[in-house]
Amino acid sequence: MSVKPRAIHFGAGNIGRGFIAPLLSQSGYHVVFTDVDKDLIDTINEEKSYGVHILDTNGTEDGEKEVQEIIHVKGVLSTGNDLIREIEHPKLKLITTAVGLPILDKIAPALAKGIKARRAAGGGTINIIACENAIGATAQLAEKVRKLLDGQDAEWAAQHVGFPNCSVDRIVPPFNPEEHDAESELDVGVEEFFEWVVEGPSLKGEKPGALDVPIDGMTLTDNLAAYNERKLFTLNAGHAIVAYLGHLKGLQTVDESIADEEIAAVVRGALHEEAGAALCRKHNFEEKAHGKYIEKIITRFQNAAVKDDVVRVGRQPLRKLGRGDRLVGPARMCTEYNISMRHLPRGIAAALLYHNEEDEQSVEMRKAIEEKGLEKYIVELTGFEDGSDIHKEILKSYAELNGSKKVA
Ligand SMILES: NC(=O)c1ccc[n+]([C@@H]2O[C@H](COP(=O)([O-])OP(=O)(O)OC[C@H]3O[C@@H](n4cnc5c(N)ncnc54)[C@H](O)[C@@H]3O)[C@@H](O)[C@H]2O)c1
Ligand SMILES: O=P(O)(O)OC[C@@H](O)[C@@H](O)[C@H](O)[C@H](O)CO
Repeated sequence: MSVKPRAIHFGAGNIGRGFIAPLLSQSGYHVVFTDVDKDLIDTINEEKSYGVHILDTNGTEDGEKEVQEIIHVKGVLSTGNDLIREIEHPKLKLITTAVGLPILDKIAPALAKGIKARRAAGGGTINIIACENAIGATAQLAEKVRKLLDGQDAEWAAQHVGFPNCSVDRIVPPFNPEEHDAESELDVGVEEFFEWVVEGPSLKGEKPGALDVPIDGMTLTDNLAAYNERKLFTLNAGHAIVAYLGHLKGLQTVDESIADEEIAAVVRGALHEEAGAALCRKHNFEEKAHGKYIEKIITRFQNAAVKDDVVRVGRQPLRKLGRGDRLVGPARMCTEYNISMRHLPRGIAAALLYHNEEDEQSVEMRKAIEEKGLEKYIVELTGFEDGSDIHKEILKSYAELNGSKKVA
């Protein structure tokens, strides 16, 4: 039996293979992926390793791009008893997820079942961290899991299962193995930059507030709310605006879209003058440092080596238009600080105009706009009152953008 500490990662997709598993593996954990995709799990078990291509480095001394080998990985289906046995495993220390926010509902039952089995087997303390793009994703998961536990199981979980929130940042775009001479279809391409910030005080273990086996590259904080809002309301807000305006102009990638001067002006306005101003007020960020953080993110969007897809970045527009999410969230924060807005409403309008027959939420959104009427639907989605300044701005932008290639 391996003596290594173990970690289970839910979702062997882009961010799982390209970011979380590499950090876990490089820090000495034996990584077990769990996923609903049987073919993917079978491939992981056949190949047991894969490469992470760092898309934007100048490469190694011999001119080759850097490829990090992630070895000795294993896979189990997320729908069966193998997963429960993995959660019982005495060496298990950590469970992470990167499945998408709406999927947390679906994995909660397996987690609850696994926690019950772990208690019955006399297992030790573990931490569960949801690495999803949302404020308080782990707290949302914890609530779903706790609802499924009672009596001694609930008491045991309260003592022995930590649920820290986190903020997770690395752009992992769609990857074509053939274009990169990849050896395995499991290979993945990532930007070099990454940031994983975890709520330290919620970690349980031998030393409260820390992991028993620390992870190189993970930062612990006691002020996660500020990191979480800074990342979601800057990187993801800007990303979404670039993607929706780029899509309206018929552009396909993020780097092409941010190269468009009109789009870049809207993004800079939204991030510096609006979301950024509100974030600085709320979290006391130093304006100059926050300005640099924004510009660094814009250079990440401009990175042609990453070539991200506007359809990936724009996926699930209704989730992105959620009240606490990347577009409406910062706009609501601006209204709290009486910051007037022109650019965030343009991003919200572009999201409402996102038309992609292959995206279920885009189809649902268009149907709702037709049935309910745009004015009412904006109120329902955003909570902004009919006739308020921001409501008027969204309507104005929607009318200007609709059918036009001019976006600023
Ligand atoms: N790609 C990025 O740049 C990036 C960066 C930061 C955060 N994120 C976040 O990470 C999460 C995953 O994004 P991604 O880009 O890796 O998506 P992805 O689609 O590449 O991966 C998601 C994986 O989850 C699996 N999955 C779906 N339902 C499941 C279930 N019930 N049980 C187990 N596995 C299941 C899918 O089969 C897939 O392999 C999202 O919340 C996203 O917002 C993504
Ligand atoms: O994953 P989503 O759909 O919430 O958002 C799309 C992108 O903005 C996102 O995946 C970024 O690439 C990522 O958040 C970078 O850290």
